[in-house]
Amino acid sequence: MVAQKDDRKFSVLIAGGGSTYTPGIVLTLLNGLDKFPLRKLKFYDNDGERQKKIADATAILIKERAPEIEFEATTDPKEAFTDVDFVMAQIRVGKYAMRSKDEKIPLKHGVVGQETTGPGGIAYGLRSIPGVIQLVDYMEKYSPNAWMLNYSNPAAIVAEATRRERPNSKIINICDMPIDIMDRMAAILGFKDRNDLDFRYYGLNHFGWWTEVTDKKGNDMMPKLKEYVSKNGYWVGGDYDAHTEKSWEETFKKAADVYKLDPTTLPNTYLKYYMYPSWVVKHSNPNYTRTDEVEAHRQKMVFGECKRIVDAGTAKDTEFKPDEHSTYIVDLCTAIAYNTHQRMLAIIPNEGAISNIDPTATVEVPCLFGANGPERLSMGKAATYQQGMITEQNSVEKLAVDAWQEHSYTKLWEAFSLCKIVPDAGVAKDILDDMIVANKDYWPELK
Ligand SMILES: NC(=O)c1ccc[n+]([C@@H]2O[C@H](COP(=O)([O-])OP(=O)(O)OC[C@H]3O[C@@H](n4cnc5c(N)ncnc54)[C@H](O)[C@@H]3O)[C@@H](O)[C@H]2O)c1
Ligand SMILES: O=P(O)(O)OC[C@H]1O[C@H](O[C@H]2[C@H](O)[C@@H](O)[C@@H](O)O[C@@H]2CO)[C@H](O)[C@@H](O)[C@@H]1O
Ligand SMILES: [Mn+2]
Repeated sequence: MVAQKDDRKFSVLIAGGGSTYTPGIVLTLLNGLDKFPLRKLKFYDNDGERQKKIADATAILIKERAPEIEFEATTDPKEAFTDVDFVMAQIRVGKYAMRSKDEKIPLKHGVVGQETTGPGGIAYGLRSIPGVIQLVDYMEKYSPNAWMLNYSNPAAIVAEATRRERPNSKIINICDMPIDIMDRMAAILGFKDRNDLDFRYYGLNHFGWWTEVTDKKGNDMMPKLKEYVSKNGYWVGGDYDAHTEKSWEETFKKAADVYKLDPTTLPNTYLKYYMYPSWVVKHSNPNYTRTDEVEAHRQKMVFGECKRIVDAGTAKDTEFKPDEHSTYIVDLCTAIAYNTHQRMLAIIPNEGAISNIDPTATVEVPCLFGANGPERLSMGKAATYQQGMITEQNSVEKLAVDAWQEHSYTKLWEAFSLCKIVPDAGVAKDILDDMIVANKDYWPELK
């Protein structure tokens, strides 16, 4: 939908300018200027050297494709956050070096090692909370009318922390996993993309279920999707998956087994970690995890391509493409800027959206987005299975935030041990003690 235009142009700040996702987002922004016009684009990162490599290539891209946009990259918060309408936050506190530990430490103890799931996700959460809160504070100090779209992970824990610590802030926490899956659903059904379908979905971030998928005439698409997913998961194959990495292929295919646990709904791929943890551990190499793959592929490609652009002095033939997933970020900015009330998922305080779940839980549900932010839609009752799963996992996320706020060893041990993928409190304690050492430069000192 092309929004009703006026003569405004917007100033966007990408916080975490050195992220591997930055070039894809820049190209999505440049592609969407007719919907969401820009006057200024800024990068902010606390690692100036990493950011500069992406910024130097971006400066060339912008000069060639939209020279009217003012571009700057900085490590100075005041310069970065002044005169900004939207902040896109994508920081990784501790960078890949710490992600690697989040994955490898649990695996050493025979437990799933994953960026946003289980002990690894909790460890990352305790690093991310102060980093994202600092960004919110900079935004409120220097551009109090701006909105922050945060996708720094683990989004569930970050959203719970910002709900408590900055309840009135204009921060919207979002995730691209459902976006990817909804595009796959559209491809499976023979539609162009997710915008050809309507969805009902509920759960927590990286922990949710679709209860309805319909076409634009209201026809039920669930039977056809269920038949496909029960055999293939969300794997589409062919050209669609020509560039999908092996570990993601495994994840999309495993959704077939996850689906079987509740054939009345369709699952988020991340549920595989909770329902098949032993299978995941058996299929993991504790010495070569997802971080190693990302460093060898995505990071190498992104920084290599930036260097190539800078050396050539042109980006005319660049391999960088608009990142289809990040179109939802631009759609969200457009919906807020032009008050379109577009329906999109967000990670938001429950407040009744799932009627039999704690109103203070931070859930992921469809919302209508307009000038005043998100308005959550009611998803009704969670079924017994989902209610149990959500309640347990939400308690894990709440305990993690309690632990950070209270500097409490016991609360963090409880969070680790309550987590469905950790077998017992003894293993939870062993992992926690290793994590405390690994995170000594990031976590508060626990009492
Ligand atoms: N929500 C989602 O669905 C979704 C999707 C993709 C990526 N992500 C998240 O986006 C983030 C970036 O991912 P990536 O793989 O590109 O990581 P990356 O390490 O390449 O980039 C992160 C950048 O953040 C910077 N940074 C770290 N701490 C900072 C701080 N306190 N202040 C300012 N900058 C800081 C780093 O220097 C780095 O340049 C991660 O949090 C990742 O989990 C989320
Ligand atoms: O292991 P990574 O760094 O590649 O990805 C971790 C992120 O995974 C999800 O986003 C995925 C997406 O959904 C997937 O299909 C892939 O192709 O692209 C995205 C980014 O890699 C998840 O939603 C994020 O929260 C994770 O950070
Ligand atoms: Mn996500």
